Amino acid sequence: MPLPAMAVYLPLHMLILLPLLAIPVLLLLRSRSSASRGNGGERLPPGPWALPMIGHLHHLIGRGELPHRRLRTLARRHGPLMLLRLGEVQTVVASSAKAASEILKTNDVAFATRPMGRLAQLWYQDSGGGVAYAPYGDGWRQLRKICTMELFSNSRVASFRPIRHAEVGRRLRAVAAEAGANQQQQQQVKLTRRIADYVLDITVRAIIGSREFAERDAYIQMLKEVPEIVPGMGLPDFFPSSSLAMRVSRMPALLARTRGNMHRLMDVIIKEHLEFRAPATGASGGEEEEDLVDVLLRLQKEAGFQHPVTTENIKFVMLDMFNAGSETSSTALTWAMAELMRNPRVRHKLQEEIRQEFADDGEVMEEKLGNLRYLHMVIKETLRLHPPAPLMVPRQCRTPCQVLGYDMPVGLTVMRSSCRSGEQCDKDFKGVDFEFIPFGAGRRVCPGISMALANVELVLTAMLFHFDFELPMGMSPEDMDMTEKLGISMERKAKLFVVVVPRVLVPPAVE
Ligand code: HEM
Repeated sequence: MPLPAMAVYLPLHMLILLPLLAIPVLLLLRSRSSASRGNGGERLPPGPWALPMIGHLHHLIGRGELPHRRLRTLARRHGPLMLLRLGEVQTVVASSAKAASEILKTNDVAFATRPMGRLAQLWYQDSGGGVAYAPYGDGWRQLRKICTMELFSNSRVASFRPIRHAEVGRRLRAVAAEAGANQQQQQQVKLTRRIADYVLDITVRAIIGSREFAERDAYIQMLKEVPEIVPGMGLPDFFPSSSLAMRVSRMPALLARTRGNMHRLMDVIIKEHLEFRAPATGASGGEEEEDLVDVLLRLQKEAGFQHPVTTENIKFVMLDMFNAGSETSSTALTWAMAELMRNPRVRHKLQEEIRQEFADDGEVMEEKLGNLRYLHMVIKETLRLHPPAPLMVPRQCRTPCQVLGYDMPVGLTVMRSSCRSGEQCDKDFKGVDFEFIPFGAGRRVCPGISMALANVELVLTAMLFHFDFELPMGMSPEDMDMTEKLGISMERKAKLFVVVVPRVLVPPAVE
């Protein structure tokens, strides 16, 4: 039907409504064109179409894809540097090696800080925080130095070897008992649960030691709750200027409650540590290996720091170590086991390597793990396929600079996607080669890489040495559900259940 004829028959109220309907379209076009020019005339990266108010948030939800996958799909269309407005927050997403290298190497200092949203401010208040979310500056630099020189140094990681061996032994015996008890019925072992418990226990023992204390269970419960409320992705973070966002979100109240509980429990732990180590008490605390709280308290007493290490700093560093190190490591381990179950050929090849190496020892010795070339390839490939922190931890632009020829204004939030598609890669994965950076890179690269690898390698190797694994009856590798779950780290959605067949006797516990 010709258009003019239709116009004649438009009802009167439609004529009134048309200009109103045009407003969102005009706003939409306006926000689309402004994506390539900043308010100060800067040349900003391109991005998809935006809606008034929410900006690009609608691009990240729905459509059956998790946000990091969705961002990758969008980046294929809009380029390796893409500008998004998440509510009020201008965000650039970098998704090529060149973009990552320009951000994390060429302009490392400019991007060395983290965005501090409304919820993060509420969580940290004026404490100066820990390491992971602290703003770039002398305070962060000092705590970071303590992390690299003291908390996660190779010798410190090695000092936790007895804890790892003890906890791995405990898990092996539990799995053997479960498998032995159920061999007739081919009962399945809940591997996801066992892995998460193992990582939790070694992390807690490394941080606060192995001594029993009255509120240990409450402390562990609090640690499990904190990742749920770690600031960054709540409504008030997307709309920092909106008091309504603060009022309707349940996060501020939850955060305040958890913060109070966290301080109370941390105070108990610190007090117990001080009493245990105090020479005046006559306790023989000095003979026991230092845990990470001991190290922090010792450093707090030592003179020579430009900034005093406050008790608040110690509490938030303790939390950082748990938040940054626990779920990421158990996620990596679960994906490694899931991939091995899906690829029996790789699993058998890895078991052959492991069983040859430890045939004479009868058990896995951590000091010999460096000889296992194929094991390291499997772990690397797992991190490539399933990076536990697919969008890393965001950075923020501190000083104006350029990336891929685009202007980066101060305050811009930067997310880097660590997902790289393509063939198996033989690149470095510790922040040198920007093709593949599951631990980030530059000044704020993960300081816990050695700790993470030690935690993951030992238990994986020991399980594959002592046991054979099969999928539950009737399930083939192709049936395995490899769906990811949205969370702080990118966990596997389905729980991993396997049938365990003991092969090499697990040594008994040493008292
Ligand atoms: C597979 C395990 C792990 C993965 C994939 C991982 C990944 C990451 C990533 C992507 C970052 C952000 C880096 C950046 O901004 O460039 C990070 C930061 C950090 N990680 Fe890890 N991490 C893991 C394990 C650990 C462990 C075991 C610890 C310590 C117990 C740890 C402590 C930290 C800390 C403290 C930061 C903040 C550093 C800073 O802002 O200066 N991580 N990690």
